[in-house]
Amino acid sequence: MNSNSMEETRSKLPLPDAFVQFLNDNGIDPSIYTTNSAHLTPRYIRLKPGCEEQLEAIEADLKCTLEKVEWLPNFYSLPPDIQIASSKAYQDGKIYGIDAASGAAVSALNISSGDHVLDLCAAPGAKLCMILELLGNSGSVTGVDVARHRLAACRTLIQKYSLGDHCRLFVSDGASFSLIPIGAHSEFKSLNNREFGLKGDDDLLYKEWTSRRPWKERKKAIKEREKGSLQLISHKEDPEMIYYGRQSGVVGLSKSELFQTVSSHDNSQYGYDKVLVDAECTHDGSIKHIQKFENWGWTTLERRVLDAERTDDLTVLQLRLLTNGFNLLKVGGYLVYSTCSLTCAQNEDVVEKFLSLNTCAELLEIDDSKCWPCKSGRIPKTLRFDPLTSRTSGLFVAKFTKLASSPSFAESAKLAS
Ligand SMILES: C[S@@+](CC[C@H](N)C(=O)[O-])C[C@H]1O[C@@H](n2cnc3c(N)ncnc32)[C@H](O)[C@@H]1O
Repeated sequence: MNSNSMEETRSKLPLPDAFVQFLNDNGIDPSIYTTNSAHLTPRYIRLKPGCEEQLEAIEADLKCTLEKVEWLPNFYSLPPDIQIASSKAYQDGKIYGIDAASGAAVSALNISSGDHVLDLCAAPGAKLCMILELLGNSGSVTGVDVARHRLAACRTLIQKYSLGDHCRLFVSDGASFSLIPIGAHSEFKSLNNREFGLKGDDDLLYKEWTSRRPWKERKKAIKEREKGSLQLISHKEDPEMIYYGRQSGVVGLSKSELFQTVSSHDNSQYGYDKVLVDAECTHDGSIKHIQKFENWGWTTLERRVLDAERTDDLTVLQLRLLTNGFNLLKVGGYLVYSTCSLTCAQNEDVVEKFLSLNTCAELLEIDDSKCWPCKSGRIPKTLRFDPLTSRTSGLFVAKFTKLASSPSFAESAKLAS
């Protein structure tokens, strides 16, 4: 962009120069942030399957018309200024807010009944809710997030929607998380009994989860958290499980069974069927998120989005999350990598680097995308939801599968570090 058009953009947009420069450097059209285009982006909800007949009552409750999103089942758009949180339909768990592009990323996973799914950056949990809904009364979902308070909000969400039965949530670094999926425990149990014998704490079996923890347990958890906050997350530290549902497979397991890792065994056999890596990013594709900085202050934006060092760290983190997610994937399974950034550095460049280091990773075409309002990314088969044309929030999506004979867990973790 030349200095004249930059001047023009600046006069039309309430954006700080440094942000306009950031967009310019990354080839992103700043006009997506104009009030007008943000205004054109509707809000989206997903309607709980089975509630279709109550559509009229929900419209009356929300005081607006719901427009069916033809390209994505169970999604509806509504005017951006409608608040859904105070509606009865929301409070009764019949609808929840999730952008249609996010819904597309989940649907790219092709969730099938019985799948064991890993969501490596799960909080606050909109995509996790959709995965749980698609699984219904089958399979399992393991949600992981490094931010405890965000994952606690995710726990509240899945409980509110009564979706938590098949789910377990771990506070952990997604770049090093390595617990095996639930379905694999029975095989592991016999393997352990046969080959290694039972561990010391095997007599302590997980009982049904309750939010009312015994005082002794709560005190221990607080102490451990305080200790943890004084030191950086150690890669060897056990993930902290903050929720597990009745059918999640955790009840009846011992701690040593639950904390079996894929790294020490054959990941092709014991990995997850589907993995979502909705990676931490600069969120520049989310117009609504960027507009919040008008209230939060543009200096916060500079610190959170534009700090070059932070952005470099982010791309390293994104590659590590993608690599670890792939290590935990079964041969033949699907992994979806997504970010709500529009920069190439956090998307295509990460994908390219990942593919160059993982010869067993194959980029896949997303079949359903033929009717989605998205464009191809710089790399064929990757997709971009562009807020200007898709009427959704900005999102990058890439889908991979794992071919047989991948390098060992230790080898690829070493390559990514
Ligand atoms: C884009 S948000 C995920 C949104 C979520 N998938 C959803 O649909 O609601 C990225 C998340 O990554 C988490 N995160 C950042 N670094 C992480 C790490 N090293 N391991 C796991 N999660 C991480 C953040 O706390 C944040 O909740």
